[in-house]
Amino acid sequence: MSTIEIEGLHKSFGALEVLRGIDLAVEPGEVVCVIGPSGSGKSTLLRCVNLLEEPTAGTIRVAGVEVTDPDCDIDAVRRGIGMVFQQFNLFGHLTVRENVTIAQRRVLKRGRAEADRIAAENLRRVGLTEKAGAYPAQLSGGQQQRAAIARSLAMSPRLMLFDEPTSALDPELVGEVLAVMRALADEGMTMLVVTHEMAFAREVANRVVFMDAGVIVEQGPPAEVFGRPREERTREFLHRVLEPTRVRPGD
Ligand SMILES: Nc1ncnc2c1ncn2[C@@H]1O[C@H](COP(=O)(O)OP(=O)(O)OP(=O)(O)O)[C@@H](O)[C@H]1O
Repeated sequence: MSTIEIEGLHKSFGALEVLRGIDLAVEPGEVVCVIGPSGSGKSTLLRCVNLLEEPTAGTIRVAGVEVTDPDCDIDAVRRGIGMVFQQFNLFGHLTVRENVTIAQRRVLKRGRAEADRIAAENLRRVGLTEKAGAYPAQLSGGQQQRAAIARSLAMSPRLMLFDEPTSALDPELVGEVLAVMRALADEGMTMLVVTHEMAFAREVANRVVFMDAGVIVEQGPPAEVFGRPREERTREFLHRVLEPTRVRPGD
């Protein structure tokens, strides 16, 4: 069973048609990176998976459960999905440890000792053991995002959705968050990642999906999409985003 199965997904905001017939499956343990120009519908696609956006048409199943069915218990489905946003959305008045335990305690009804143990385990995973007692404002952006990832992981998700998790970070902090994501991928976490980090997509993804104007233009293994793109639109996009970063010695 695929972890995510999307068929014929359409999404409009008023007259604006943002997703125009998306078919996509994500298999267990797969890392799928969605790339494409700004405004192409990448975040909207991701947000439809856990119904943060209500699809206009189409079906979405997560681990076999049809989330687009009005009778679906979406809260139960969301408990199995970790979502990491561009903005870290930590509670400023809670310590890092409390941020990581609060949903475990309230939603999963774990006792304090167990929630603390799981928080410690996941803060270690993201390299934040030393910061458990700190408040978000005392952390760098990269550390805040790693805390947000630990908070998601503590809910034992079967699937993680990442919506441009490094876009709000200073460039020198991007690497530490990508390293945590890379480790998760290596551990076999199923991940759907919207990203502008082409090197990450190329090196970590099992499959790269290129979106433009609300459709999937092409998808395939990174070596194919980056190395031998079939579609002109993909070639143009990659040329545009990869070219400026190529700095020649002496420039
Ligand atoms: N809640 C909303 N209401 C109205 N329009 C929206 C809403 N959310 C997104 N849009 C519009 O839908 C289009 C696609 O947005 P989306 O954020 O999915 O694109 P994206 O590919 O993720 O872009 P970026 O890479 O810049 O984040 C944009 O034109 C955006 O303005």
